[in-house]
Formats: sequence, C-alpha cells, structure tokens
Amino acid sequence: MNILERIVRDKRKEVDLKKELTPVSLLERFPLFERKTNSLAEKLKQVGSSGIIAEHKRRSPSRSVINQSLSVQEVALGYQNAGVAGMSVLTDLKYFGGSLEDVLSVRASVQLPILRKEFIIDPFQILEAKAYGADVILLIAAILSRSEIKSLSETAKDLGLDVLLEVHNEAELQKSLMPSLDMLGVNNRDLKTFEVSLDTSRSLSEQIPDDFVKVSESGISNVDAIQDLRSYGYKGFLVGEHFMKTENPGKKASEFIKALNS
Ligand SMILES: O=P(O)(O)OC[C@@H](O)[C@@H](O)c1c[nH]c2ccccc12
Repeated sequence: MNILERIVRDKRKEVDLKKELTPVSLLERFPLFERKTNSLAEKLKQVGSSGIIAEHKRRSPSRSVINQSLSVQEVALGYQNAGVAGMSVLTDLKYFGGSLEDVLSVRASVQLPILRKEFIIDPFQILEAKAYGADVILLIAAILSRSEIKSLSETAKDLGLDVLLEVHNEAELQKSLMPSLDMLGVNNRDLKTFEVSLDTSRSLSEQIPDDFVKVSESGISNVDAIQDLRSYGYKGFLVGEHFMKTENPGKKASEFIKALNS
C-alpha cells in the first residue's frame, strides 16, 4: 500500500467517525456557514496579482518537521502583509499536523481567500470547509473517480466555494475536465513517491483548456521558476516549504514577492 492509499484509508475512518458525531444540520448552523465567500480564481485572474498561494504546513510525510513553533495567525498575517493572492491551510492531522481549527484561526485573522487543503472524499468535508471559513476546496484526481469529482465539485459550487482540482499526469487530467471546476492544479510532487519535477507543470500545461485558471503546485523555491511557469500560462503558484521552513514565513514570502516584481 503506498502512502496515498494509506492516507485515504485513514481518512475514510476519520470522516465516518466525525459524521456520526456531528450532524450536518449542526454544521449548517455555524455562523460562518452563511457568509459570502471570496473567490481565489478571480483573485488569480486580476492583473498584477502575485499569484502566490502561500501554504501553512507544519510537517508532511516527506518531511517530518517543517515548522512546529509558530502560531497559524502569525503566519497568516505575515502572508497577507507580503501580498499573497491566497492562503492554503493543511487540515489533515495525522500526516500534516493540521486541523480545521487552523482554518478558523486564519479566517479570524485575514481577508484572503482560504483553501482547505485536505484529502476530500466525502461531501461532509465540504460542508465543514464552509462552516470553518474556507473559500476554496481541493479535489485530488488521484483518489477520486470522475463521478465523485462531479458530485463533490457540484456540492462545493452550490455552497459558493471555488474548486481546485489537482492532477499529476495526463490520464488524471483527461478524466477530470468538467465545467464545475474553477482551477486546475498540477502537482509537481508525485504523492506516491514524493519525487518533484517542475517539468510536470510544463508538459501538462497545453492540455489544460483556457477556461480553467492554471495553478502549479509544490517544489517551487525560486522566482525564476515562476517567471518560467508564467510563460506556460500558469497564474497560481502554491508554495509551502520554501516559506514555512524559515523562522519567519511572512518575511520570506514578502522578499519572494518583491523579487518577483522587480
Ligand atoms: O511545500 P511545497 O513543496 O511548496 O508544496 C506545497 C503544496 O503544493 C503541497 O503541500 C501539496 C500539494 N498537493 C497536496 C495534496 C495534499 C497535501 C499537500 C499537498
């Protein structure tokens, strides 16, 4: 069993348990459930957007410690001041050390569009995302069938959330294209082997129709890479470790965006 299969197996158990404990009717009564969401796709399309989607990530299966010592609010404020287009918040606890409460804290601290970074396999997790203040959900093509992608993305759209669909190869891309997606993310990291190559974004770019906002994810650690990926049509750049592994992720992001604009 590869790591992705293990994560999904554990996620199924976690979600089934949570569904027993929390009725949907309760989530729908959370104060944040009614709010108007903030579109990341629209933000990325604006001229002059930095395109940076900065991630909060304490640890990962490929790197046991990234940053465990900062408060998520502090990181969020630093990112917002730096001029990022949006923020991604990992909510998986077992493998990434995150939680839905992290989304709630970020929502209370900044106005940025917030992506709930999670292994979504059930509509319940999309209701949670809305209830805790997220604006965008991630769907990962490697763990979902076409019909699951369709029903989950339609659920998200009905709630006013943006959908970022993540692919890693051509087969995943071809099986996933449908109008209920807003952004197409190409993960440069193979979630089964952890190998990273920006060539994945370069080679898949021309197969992504222009009606989707293109996002390149993972392994981005320099400004030149972004300039290069822009020439392939990418408008969003998901950056985690390069910022989070420093003592001051907001400062790192600020320097990065300044270099991008100079
Ligand atoms: O830390 P990096 O290499 O900059 O990567 C960030 C982000 O792309 C990565 O965390 C990620 C992309 N897709 C995911 C799916 C699940 C968990 C994590 C991810």
